[in-house]
Amino acid sequence: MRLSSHDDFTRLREIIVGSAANYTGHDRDVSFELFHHENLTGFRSDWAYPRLVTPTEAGARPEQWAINRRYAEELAEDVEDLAQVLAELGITVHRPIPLPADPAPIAGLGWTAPPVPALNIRDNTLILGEEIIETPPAIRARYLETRLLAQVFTAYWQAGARWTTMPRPVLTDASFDLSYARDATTTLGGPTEPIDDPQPSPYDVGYEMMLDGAQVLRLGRDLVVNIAQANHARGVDWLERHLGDRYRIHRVYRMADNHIDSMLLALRPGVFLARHDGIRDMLPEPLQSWKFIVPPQPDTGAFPTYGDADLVLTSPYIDLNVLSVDEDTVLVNQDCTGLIKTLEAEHFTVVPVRHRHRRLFGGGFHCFTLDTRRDGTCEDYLT
Ligand SMILES: NC(=[NH2+])NCCC[C@H](N)C(=O)O
Repeated sequence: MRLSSHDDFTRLREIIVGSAANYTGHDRDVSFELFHHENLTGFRSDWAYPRLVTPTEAGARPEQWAINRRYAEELAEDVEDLAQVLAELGITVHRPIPLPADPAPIAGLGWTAPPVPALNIRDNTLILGEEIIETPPAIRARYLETRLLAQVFTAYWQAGARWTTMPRPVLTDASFDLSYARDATTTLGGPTEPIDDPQPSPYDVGYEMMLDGAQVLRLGRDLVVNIAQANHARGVDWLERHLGDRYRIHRVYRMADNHIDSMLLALRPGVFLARHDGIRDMLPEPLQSWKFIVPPQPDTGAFPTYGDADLVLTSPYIDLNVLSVDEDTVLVNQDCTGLIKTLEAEHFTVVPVRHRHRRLFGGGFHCFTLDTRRDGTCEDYLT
């Protein structure tokens, strides 16, 4: 259980695979709406936003958006299959505590929310070499998600890893910088509602640090970090002060609304998988000369057909969210044939893996996982 992971592409030895157990709903409070703002489409209606809804039954939580039971069951099947595929590739696989059925709600100062399973575990933790860094969550329902990983993190800590938690936000309405959500040029899907009236709270502390591990591209001693608003900027400032001169942090502005692992992933030194070539200009100069593999536009026929009751949380580019086993071998969604052909034409070995409902649950194979040991070191890939 030695923790050591500095990148997304050197030989993978150990990994944590998330859990989809009991993923029954999304809690559509202001923190959820802001985080998923860019991909939420077609729900411009009062009932889509809790503050405009009068609970119909005593105690009913209007924010709760039920997930189709069959989709949740199929997701769980696919996540267990992913864990099996990785184990069969000789990789040691760890798992979080599965969320129990009907869990008690969690609470912060002035809010409550139903917890969600530790599925997209890339989001709330950053592994930098021998250090576990729990990142400050932006969604209230995910506030305690990393506690489901505490058993695994403790084992790595007992084996010598460092274990750090970034300052935990209070997450009152006023904690959130709304500038990205209000900026019409960034909202692809159309806002669910103009979020213009944050409710005051006695716990207000102003804009807080909020930064997900999936906003960080790890390249040995270089970290490319996406910033879309002030919450992210404060998180990166903390990270830079914490890391000191051990790492070089490269800030990029609005490469995405938050996560960049369906925008840009390094497949090996000198080679990126990218959503589009325009990303090149956002990167530090030494990375602009790397090869960019840009697959064909997503085939919308490669996704299940969903109805109005199904909340689509990602773009159709989600299948760029691949997981590398080593610098030549990549796990790819089996339904994304354009990407598979593109990578094979570039002489990568593709391992096709089933993952049906990646647009409903916010992530792909990179999101579902947290690599904890790879062969790479804190290399300088930029010189
Ligand atoms: N670590 C993650 N959960 N990444 C998922 C990013 C999905 C991205 N927002 C998209 O719509 O394509």
